Amino acid sequence: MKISELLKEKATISFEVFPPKNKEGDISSIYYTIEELAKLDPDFISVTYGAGGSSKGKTVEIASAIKNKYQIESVAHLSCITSTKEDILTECRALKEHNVDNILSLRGDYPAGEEEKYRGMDLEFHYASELNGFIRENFGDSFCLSGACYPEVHQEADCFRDDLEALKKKVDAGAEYLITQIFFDNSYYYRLVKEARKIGIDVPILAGIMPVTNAKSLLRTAKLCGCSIPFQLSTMIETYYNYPEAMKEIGINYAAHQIIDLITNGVDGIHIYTMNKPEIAQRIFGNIPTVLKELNHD
Ligand SMILES: NC(=O)C1=CN([C@@H]2O[C@H](COP(=O)(O)OP(=O)(O)OC[C@H]3O[C@@H](n4cnc5c(N)ncnc54)[C@H](O)[C@@H]3O)[C@@H](O)[C@H]2O)C=CC1
Ligand SMILES: Nc1nc(=O)c2c([nH]1)NC[C@@H]1CN(c3ccc(C(=O)N[C@@H](CCC(=O)O)C(=O)O)cc3)CN21
Repeated sequence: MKISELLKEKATISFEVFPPKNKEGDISSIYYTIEELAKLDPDFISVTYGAGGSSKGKTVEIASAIKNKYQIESVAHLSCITSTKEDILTECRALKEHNVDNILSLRGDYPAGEEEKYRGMDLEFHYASELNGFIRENFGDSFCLSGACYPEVHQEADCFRDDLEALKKKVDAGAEYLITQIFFDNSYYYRLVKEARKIGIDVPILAGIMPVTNAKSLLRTAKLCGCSIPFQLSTMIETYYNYPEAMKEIGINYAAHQIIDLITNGVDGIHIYTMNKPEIAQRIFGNIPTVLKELNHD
């Protein structure tokens, strides 16, 4: 089923996982992650592709398992900056074969430390909007396409306006809904939604929430994602840096608070970057079960 169809009926709750990172390419741990996330009855689960410029692979296999083994709708991320048109055709055909109907279409990160190399190259794709166009040309409307958007502005954009215009092109090229980059201050999300609506971007904008669970990975991830850390949150992190259990409690409650505020203000959907830690998602849900149910009440 296309996520765009689902979004006509309801605000969605979804999770994101990444292919487990290990040298052997062993993905068996993902099955436990999915089984635990399934208990929370998500509307869909997405699977990253070369996240943060890491090596690719296993996205199709995992997206297929989510859909065919666990009967949960799945979204495969697909990034194009290091791909040829042939690579994209191969990937999309594999998704079709496995009944995966949804693609999060991305430009993607440059492989770590190789940005300059890629900028100097003659690439087959430069932007997510080109990938949308290419998929539409070759596969018509058979996939539901979505895209990423940036409440705090994409790191390579000159300003909010330019980034918003680029977002409009991405939607015009086929993105049927958007998922935001991580943010820790909801006012960035509200600004993006408000300004996007003014220029005719009228697709659903799902809020991407990452629970902080560990100070070091938060700092790395915030740098990768170009998101700021509010003073209040950074003070908590500094204070509890060496207390892992306290850091988890803070992350879970901070995310829960963000979600309550977003639902109160009529968000189109909540997408949780689970970082393959289902117990964190379960604890967030455990804290706000009634508010989460309100997501689809008028
Ligand atoms: N691998 C994964 O699973 C995920 C990756 N990401 C990351 O998101 C980042 C960028 O990906 P996308 O948002 O898909 O890139 P994008 O192609 O939409 O935008 C990249 C940059 O180019 C500009 N831009 C976009 N379209 C343009 C156009 N037609 N003309 C001129 N400028 C344009 C944007 O303002 C932005 O600065 C990457 O860092 C990516 O890896 C985000 C979510 C998941
Ligand atoms: N620029 C960018 N690239 C991405 O791949 C990406 C985004 N932004 N934003 C949305 C999500 C978030 N994604 C992420 C973010 C962080 C890690 C990651 O591995 N972070 C830590 C480890 C954190 C942990 O295991 O708890 C790290 O070591 O960098 C992976 C995917 C994938 N997506």
